[in-house]
Amino acid sequence: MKIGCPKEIKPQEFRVGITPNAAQEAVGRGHSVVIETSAGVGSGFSDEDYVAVGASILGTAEEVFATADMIVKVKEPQPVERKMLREGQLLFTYLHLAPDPAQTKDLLESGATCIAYETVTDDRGGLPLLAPMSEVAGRLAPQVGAWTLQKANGGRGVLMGGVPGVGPARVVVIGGGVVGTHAAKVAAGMGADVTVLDRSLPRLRYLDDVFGGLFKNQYSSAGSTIELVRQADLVIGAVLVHGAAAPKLISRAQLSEMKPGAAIVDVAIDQGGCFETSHATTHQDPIYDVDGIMHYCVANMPGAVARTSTIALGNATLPFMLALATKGWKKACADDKHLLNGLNVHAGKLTYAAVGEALGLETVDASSVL
Ligand SMILES: NC(=O)C1=CN([C@@H]2O[C@H](COP(=O)(O)OP(=O)(O)OC[C@H]3O[C@@H](n4cnc5c(N)ncnc54)[C@H](O)[C@@H]3O)[C@@H](O)[C@H]2O)C=CC1
Ligand SMILES: CC(=O)C(=O)O
Ligand SMILES: [Mg+2]
Repeated sequence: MKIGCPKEIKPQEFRVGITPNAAQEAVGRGHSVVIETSAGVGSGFSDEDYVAVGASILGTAEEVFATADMIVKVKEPQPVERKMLREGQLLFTYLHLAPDPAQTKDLLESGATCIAYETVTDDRGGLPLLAPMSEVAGRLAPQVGAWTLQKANGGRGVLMGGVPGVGPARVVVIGGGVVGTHAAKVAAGMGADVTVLDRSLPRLRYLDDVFGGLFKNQYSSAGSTIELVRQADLVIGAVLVHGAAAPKLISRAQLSEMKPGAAIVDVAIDQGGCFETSHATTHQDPIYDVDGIMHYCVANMPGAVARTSTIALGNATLPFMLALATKGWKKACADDKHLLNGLNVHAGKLTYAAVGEALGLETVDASSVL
């Protein structure tokens, strides 16, 4: 199969969908790999690194899209990229369709087959292609939250770990999955007073068993959430209902109950965010103020540490990319129900129920298009 990887064009997105190591594995199995020139530079990979393992370099994204049977990316295709997709082409990348009607419409109209990293599953109920970026975003969240809390950024001027004689910042993490656990570990490591909320009792038991001494946990109800959020210096939004729009857990009216200058890092923004007042921002202009509460809502946080993120993502996507290239998407999905769970769009049909529910669109069962 011809596998193509264009350069990412989302603002300040320095990741790349295929690493030289992944390209080498694909070439070694008889596939051809085309990379847009300088696609890897932001992650520290030169064109020569790709050529050295047998990939070819093309000058423009147009050429990559025109040549490839499968496009492998990182971020959801931007409008100009969506125009380049064609019927029968395979797209393998993050999509986050539930909060994005415009992208969903374009992908349906393209006639392409689109597999979303974030809904591919594993045997343990996890999301193996979201997990590496959730680990990164989770570990980044306290770092950007600490920065947002600084006075010059509009924050309340509280240091995460405090100092001798002055207490630490209070950090509340809503959602104790991959993002939430990594965020809590780092925030606790910075010396903050951390509480994680989740509505899954098995997850709370796990957090208690493993991290009991490091941070607290509490069952997430409307009442417990607002009670903790009122006292917080920093709130990290980390909930997920697989593939669906994020539930709104804090309303605009409830913001006024927070401490002036408190900070929100809404990592769940790529699924629409879990605060009513969240809207997506970019690395260029990451924060904004609503009623004196500073919001950080960057939807591609891992792009800030592109080298770490590209390698971590490439490690996770490689076996799936190879299966798709070697078997073709139909057989690869028929052989692996977890990869089939990644199928969101095929030939003008929406194949992921939670996206259809969020957008009020008709869906068909993914297995019916195999
Ligand atoms: N902004 C960014 O750059 C990035 C965003 N993300 C996003 O972060 C979000 C979280 O991802 P993961 O941690 O991997 O998901 P996960 O599935 O590992 O964890 C989500 C947790 O939220 C909990 N939850 C669901 N509804 C809840 C509620 N009402 N109250 C409290 N907890 C609730 C679940 O029980 C689960 O433990 C996703 O939307 C993901 O797409 C991930 C990576 C990067
Ligand atoms: C998961 C995601 O949206 C990202 O890594 O940008
Ligand atoms: Mg994102």
